[in-house]
Amino acid sequence: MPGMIDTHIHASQYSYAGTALDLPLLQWLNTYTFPVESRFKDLEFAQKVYSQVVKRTLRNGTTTACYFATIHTDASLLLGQIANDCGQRALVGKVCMDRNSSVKHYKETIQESQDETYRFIKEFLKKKYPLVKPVVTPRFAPSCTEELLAQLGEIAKNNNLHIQSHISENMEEIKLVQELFPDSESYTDVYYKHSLLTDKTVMAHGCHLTDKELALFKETGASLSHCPNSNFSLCSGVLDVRNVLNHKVKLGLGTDVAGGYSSSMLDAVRRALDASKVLTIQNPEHETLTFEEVFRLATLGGSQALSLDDKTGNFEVGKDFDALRVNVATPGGPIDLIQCDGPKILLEKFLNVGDDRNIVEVYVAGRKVVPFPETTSE
Ligand SMILES: O=c1[nH]c(=O)c2nc[nH]c2[nH]1
Ligand SMILES: [Zn+2]
Repeated sequence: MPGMIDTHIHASQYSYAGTALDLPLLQWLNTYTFPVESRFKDLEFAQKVYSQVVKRTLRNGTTTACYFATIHTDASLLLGQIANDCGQRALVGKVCMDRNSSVKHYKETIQESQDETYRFIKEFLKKKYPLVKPVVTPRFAPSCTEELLAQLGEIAKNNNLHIQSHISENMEEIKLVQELFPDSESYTDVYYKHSLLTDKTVMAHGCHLTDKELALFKETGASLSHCPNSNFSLCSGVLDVRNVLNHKVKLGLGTDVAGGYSSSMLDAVRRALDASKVLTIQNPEHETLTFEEVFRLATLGGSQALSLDDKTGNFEVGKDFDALRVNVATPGGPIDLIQCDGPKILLEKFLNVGDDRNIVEVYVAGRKVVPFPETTSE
């Protein structure tokens, strides 16, 4: 099958994935996230966490990942190097934030953020990695001043770069954005005003976007990353994917480690189906997503959301070979095959019950990256 595409994952939060899920977003960021992310000044710590997350996601069948790192340029460059060395296709973002009142040492001045973003992009592009690219990454509106957002919009435009951020994840966050940006009509308008909504933009969550905001996504070509594990785990909200698709907005799936506790895209597929079923329980008129639709979101939908669908997402002639060789009946694996089923049923079983034991080989751009070559295996 085509490789899976994680459109939103915080590589820097992998060390505490599976823990710390007892607080809502803003309190979760202040209590758990910022203190851990501030440790990535230490390149040894960064090397350890980043090699583990890249290897784990590859083993889980993520052939393309769109990563958040931290505010630290050198550690963010290291993440790019590790993804390249391990053969994963990736977008890597050095996080930008010039506002943070809770963990005072984990923020930049506007000048630092601008200078370091330029340095990050320049040094990254100098490496000429074939599959790994930098992405302009304002953390989210509440942690950036208007001036910084405007500068990042300019940098992305002048260098034709991807952009990633977060939007409309929970209600408290939306209220904070209204207070911080009183001149903007909506959360989406904050990014729109600063040229941060383009056809190379991916915004995580969007649980509470209005139809008017979705229309602006459609108009600009910006996409959404649906991260259902995170949305459930932090009690943020339930995105109505059907409504997003009806608005013809591009959409992929994300694990959002560590707001999401699982680094597996198979988990993202299952949670996306659960989220859709929750909406059907609340409103029986809701048209539940099918497993085929969610499979598409995890592959081709993700590639479209990241504007990488000329390279990956399916097996169309002319694209790179990003693929998983799956053995549904792998010995010692999680699936018992009782009867002889057709390929569609086998795919459904794998998506719902399979795990990395079923993913026998992983290919990115034709190169076998799992099992790991002897030197990088653990
Ligand atoms: O799920 C999230 N994880 C984060 O790290 C983050 N930062 C801002 N908004 C966020 N949402
Ligand atoms: Zn996130």
